[in-house]
Amino acid sequence: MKRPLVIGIAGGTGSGKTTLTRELSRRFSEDVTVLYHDNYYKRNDHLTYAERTQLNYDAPEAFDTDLMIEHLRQLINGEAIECPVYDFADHNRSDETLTVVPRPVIIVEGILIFCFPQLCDLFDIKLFVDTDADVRILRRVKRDVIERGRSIESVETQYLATVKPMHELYVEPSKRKADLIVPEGGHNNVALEMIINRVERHFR
Ligand SMILES: Nc1ncnc2c1ncn2[C@@H]1O[C@H](COP(=O)(O)OP(=O)(O)O)[C@@H](O)[C@H]1O
Ligand SMILES: Nc1ccn([C@@H]2O[C@H](COP(=O)(O)O)[C@@H](O)[C@H]2O)c(=O)n1
Repeated sequence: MKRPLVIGIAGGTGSGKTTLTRELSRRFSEDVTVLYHDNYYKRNDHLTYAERTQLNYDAPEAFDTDLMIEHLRQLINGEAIECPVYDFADHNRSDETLTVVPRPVIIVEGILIFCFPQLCDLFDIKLFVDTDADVRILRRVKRDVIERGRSIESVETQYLATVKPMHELYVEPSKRKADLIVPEGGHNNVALEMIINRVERHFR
């Protein structure tokens, strides 16, 4: 089997990474498999729920990236993996796992994926979704309240305490590792078309 095409999609919270990933998955459906770094947040069973709400989830050490690298290598080698599943409402890894099967295109998505050189070495294409901070926080408030069971106050506190400073420290500088910067993500039709053309070339 030909080595899969591995695409890394990074960018700040609320930038549009998932939207771009969904657009590519929609276009290449059965040929795409996605690994979300969010699913590799470390387990924090030893802490109470209240303690877990106070953690910094925007620093590289919050993730079990070694496990993700191992899983990505397995997928590249044509092996299926059991991917952890993260529960944002509980701030912890759930007991479920998801069977992820190898496919010709593998997308790896996450805010900090370009901060890990060993992970970057596995990417054929590195995309960074770039969206202004004010737009991102507006999207995040809406999403976290509606989808992740958060209060507006908790989103505000977390944003100022960790999300914003870690973005400036880690996420923004990691943009330099990208091959291509995509303003606004999945709704940028010109960029999307160019990325689709590159992926189509993989199948020729
Ligand atoms: N270009 C866009 N215009 C308007 N809303 C968008 C756009 N891109 C994404 N969104 C919305 O913003 C929210 C966050 O986008 P998402 O792709 O989940 O970001 P990320 O995965 O980077 O956190 C979602 O509700 C999504 O529908
Ligand atoms: N328990 C958690 C774990 C993570 N987060 C936040 O998720 C953000 C990353 O996901 P995106 O889809 O927005 O890229 C990150 O900024 C963490 O702060 C959380 O709120 N709670």
